[in-house]
Amino acid sequence: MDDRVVKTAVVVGGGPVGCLAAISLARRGWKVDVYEARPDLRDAASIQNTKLRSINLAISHRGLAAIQVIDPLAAQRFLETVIPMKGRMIHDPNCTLSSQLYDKDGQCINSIDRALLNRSLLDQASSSPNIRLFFNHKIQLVDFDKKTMTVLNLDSGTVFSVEFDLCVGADGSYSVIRRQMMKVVRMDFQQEYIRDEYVEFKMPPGRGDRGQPVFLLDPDHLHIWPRHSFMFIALPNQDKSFTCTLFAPASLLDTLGDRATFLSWFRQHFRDAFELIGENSLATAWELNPRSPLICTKSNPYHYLDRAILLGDAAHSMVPFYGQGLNCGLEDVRVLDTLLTESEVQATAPANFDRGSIDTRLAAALAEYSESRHDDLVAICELAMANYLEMRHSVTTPVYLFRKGLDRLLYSLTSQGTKSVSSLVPLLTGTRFSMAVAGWIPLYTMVTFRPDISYGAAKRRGERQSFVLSILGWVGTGVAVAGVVSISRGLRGGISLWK
Ligand SMILES: Cc1cc2nc3c(=O)[nH]c(=O)nc-3n(C[C@H](O)[C@H](O)[C@H](O)COP(=O)(O)OP(=O)(O)OC[C@H]3O[C@@H](n4cnc5c(N)ncnc54)[C@H](O)[C@@H]3O)c2cc1C
Ligand SMILES: NC(=O)C1=CN([C@@H]2O[C@H](COP(=O)(O)OP(=O)(O)OC[C@H]3O[C@@H](n4cnc5c(N)ncnc54)[C@H](OP(=O)(O)O)[C@@H]3O)[C@@H](O)[C@H]2O)C=CC1
Ligand SMILES: Nc1ccccc1C(=O)C[C@H](N)C(=O)O
Repeated sequence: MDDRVVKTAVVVGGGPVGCLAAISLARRGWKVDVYEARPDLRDAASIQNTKLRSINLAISHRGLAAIQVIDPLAAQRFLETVIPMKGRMIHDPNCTLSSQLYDKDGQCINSIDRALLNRSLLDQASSSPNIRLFFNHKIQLVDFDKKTMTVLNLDSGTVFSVEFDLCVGADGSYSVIRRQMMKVVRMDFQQEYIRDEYVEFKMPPGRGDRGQPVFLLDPDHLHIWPRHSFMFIALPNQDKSFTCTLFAPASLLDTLGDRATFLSWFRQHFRDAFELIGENSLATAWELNPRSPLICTKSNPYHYLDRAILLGDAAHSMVPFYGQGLNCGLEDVRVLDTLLTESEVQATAPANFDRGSIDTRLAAALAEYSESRHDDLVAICELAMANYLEMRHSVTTPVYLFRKGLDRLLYSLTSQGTKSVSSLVPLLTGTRFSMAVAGWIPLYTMVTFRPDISYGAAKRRGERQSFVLSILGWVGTGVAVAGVVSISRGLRGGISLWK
């Protein structure tokens, strides 16, 4: 080892994906520097003014398994703080509630505080002797041929240059690294703003009989108020409040301008939520909270030679409706980690190595990442888009409920059931996806609870199953119609006899 040097990875972005990528590379022996434009989330004073996108999010088996494979301790740190949600609770316009479970075996998605998740990954990263974290440092430019990047220290205003062997772009939807890579890579890139925007609200805790804080809604569910062209949702928080989000077409939100108009519209469509959140809190949030756009971005490829890779939202931003954006980003890290092992990529190089030369093993691993991951990333972006229609509209329709029932029946009849995260982790250690899939598995189960099935495979299988469900639906309808016709004929025959 004496005549070898440790290579340096610079991770741009200290969000959840950047942190997990740093932990993964550090565990493989790399020296890792993380540059984050924002202040340290763990520092209460400096974070006051930092607005994070969505207060909480849903993390499912895919994200949990990815963290567990890379760093079991990091997974343990925040697992105690999640609130499991076993299904959707549908609130109809008359305030009647109905529960739709996510999984026949009781598997749940988990509501987690975004800042807390990020903080625990930062803690985990900073405990590694191989990782250095730099906050308030913004990357401005990258020279991929010289393997240097320009950093702005936002505290001092100074600009300096750092060297890297590998640059990991985990800098979110509006990635600077992606834009810099486009100058040297023939990268296809697509960005689409959807019609809808979102606004966040907070439902406070209620008071129990001893004055203690209590949830105002059932915390075991993700609550949805589907209203066909728009919807309201609520996810529980540890302090017994709910973070609620209104998703609606921008053109509709434009018409709700002032406080009075908004409140009257909100009361008309979400009466129970109106009462639970309260008029003042609703109006204040409407007036002060941002109306944020939603985008879907797709890129290809995700790497440049042996020296750059895009992960997480920097590579693929999806609309949030499947609750998979972060899960997918964390899975990116797991997949890359497996490929680095498979390709036997070294974290060290001979002391006299030429920085201009190409590490062919690393280049091959990154190329394989781009090649094999693209199909899955496009699949989940499309599934996320389709889940919006399901959440805001389809969940209320008899056809959807009939198909869901049939889907679940076929699942019960043909499959062994859904496994817990801990029993899936051994299946994923050292492999990208296990794919040993038998029987019928609902699409939602595959996407959310089966990280051993890739998104692409889940989507293709889901399409085939959907076709079968349609056929069964038509056959069922045909049989029912034939039955009704023959009964009514029989009745008519009977009536004529009585005459
Ligand atoms: C409303 C909403 C709800 C969502 N709900 C869910 C959900 O329930 N489940 C789920 O799985 N996903 C959800 N998502 C998606 C999820 O938020 C993202 O997929 C996730 O945050 C991506 O993580 P990341 O680390 O890739 O990027 P980010 O979290 O954006 O982190 C990127 C980091 O890079 C930093 N950065 C940016 N530019 C630079 C620069 N030039 N130099 C240095 N640092 C820089 C940023 O400050 C940021 O900290 C939701 C998204 C939205 C908008
Ligand atoms: N899929 C989706 O619909 C969306 C997903 N997200 C994701 O949510 C998470 C958190 O987002 P959050 O950190 O609040 O994002 P921000 O909106 O705060 O943006 C983060 C960085 O991106 C730059 N940026 C913001 N808007 C634009 C724009 N329109 N064009 C170019 N650059 C822009 C900003 O740079 P500067 O400081 O120079 O202004 C900022 O530093 C991230 O994962 C993000 O990727 C965010 C929005 C929508
Ligand atoms: N986290 C979210 C944020 C916004 C919109 C939806 C979600 C979901 O998680 C939806 C869930 N997967 C569902 O299908 O019911």
